[in-house]
Amino acid sequence: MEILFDEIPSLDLADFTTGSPEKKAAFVKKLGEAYQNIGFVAIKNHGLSQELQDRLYHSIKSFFALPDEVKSQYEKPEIGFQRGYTGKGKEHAKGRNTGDLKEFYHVGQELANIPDSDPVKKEYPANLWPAEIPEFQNDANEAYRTLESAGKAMLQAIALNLELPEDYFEDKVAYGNSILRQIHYFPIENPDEVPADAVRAAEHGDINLITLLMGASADGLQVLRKDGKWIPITALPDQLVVNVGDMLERLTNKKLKSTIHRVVNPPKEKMNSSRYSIPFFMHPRSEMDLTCLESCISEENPKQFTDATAGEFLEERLRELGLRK
Ligand SMILES: O=C(O)CCC(=O)C(=O)O
Ligand SMILES: [Fe+2]
Repeated sequence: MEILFDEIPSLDLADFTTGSPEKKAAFVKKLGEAYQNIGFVAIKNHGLSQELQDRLYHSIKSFFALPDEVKSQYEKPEIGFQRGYTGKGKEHAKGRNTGDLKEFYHVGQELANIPDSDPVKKEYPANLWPAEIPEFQNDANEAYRTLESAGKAMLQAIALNLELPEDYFEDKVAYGNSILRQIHYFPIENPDEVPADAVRAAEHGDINLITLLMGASADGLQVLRKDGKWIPITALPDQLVVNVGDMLERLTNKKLKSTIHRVVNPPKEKMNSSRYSIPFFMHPRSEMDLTCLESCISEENPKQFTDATAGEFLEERLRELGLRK
């Protein structure tokens, strides 16, 4: 019988990064058990300070409070909304038409940090920085770098759990196409005005390798357990929630689970309140081969996915989300 978790397991990333060999091995084992089951963990000692998180939340609250006409100056459909602002209701989960009740702002690799010799420098669009919130640029870039480092450590642990070399992902995520997404689930004054089936974030799996999520400003995030029960995620303020995305699920032929999750609406009387959250979607470089690892294919678990690169898979998924034509 496989375990059914009532909450997502909590781990200490310091056990992996600076712990004894025993602690490091125990971290890898527990992480593997969680990712082969519920697909989510909460980690502490990830390196992202509370002060930085507070500053970032402060900035994004100021940004989203700007009038829609100002925010839409930072909206770029021609780059598939991969940088800057995406307006209310534009994104919908795969397989749905009703847009989610959210607006968001994307930050990618800061091009100035990428060596000129690296071809991704020409591939990625430049970041857009809102002139109205000057402090946002430094704070978002610092959070991006810190989350990228924490994500690299998590990927080292994942590699060891898959019996790959610890540095297996290193060159694949170097200057990877990761995105820091600041989300505002906006207040709704009159709940009868939105489509009856509209939700803050409809159920979905994340596209990327792994997602690192900063503590949100309100409840609502839930994961779908194997028995069909929705489990609320209650991370502590000092924890990041880190989950497996579809790219890692593909690479591991579903050994590691990209678990479906959603953000539910608050009760009707609280629909007029905001919720903010900041996920970091850790993507590899677009040339990464997501062909299922031989070691994850067996007679009991035959190959479940066609071969694709990360870039090809991302394009397909962005179209399904309504962000690319
Ligand atoms: O807002 C949250 O807590 C999670 C958001 C999420 O799942 C996503 O943007 O992929
Ligand atoms: Fe998600």
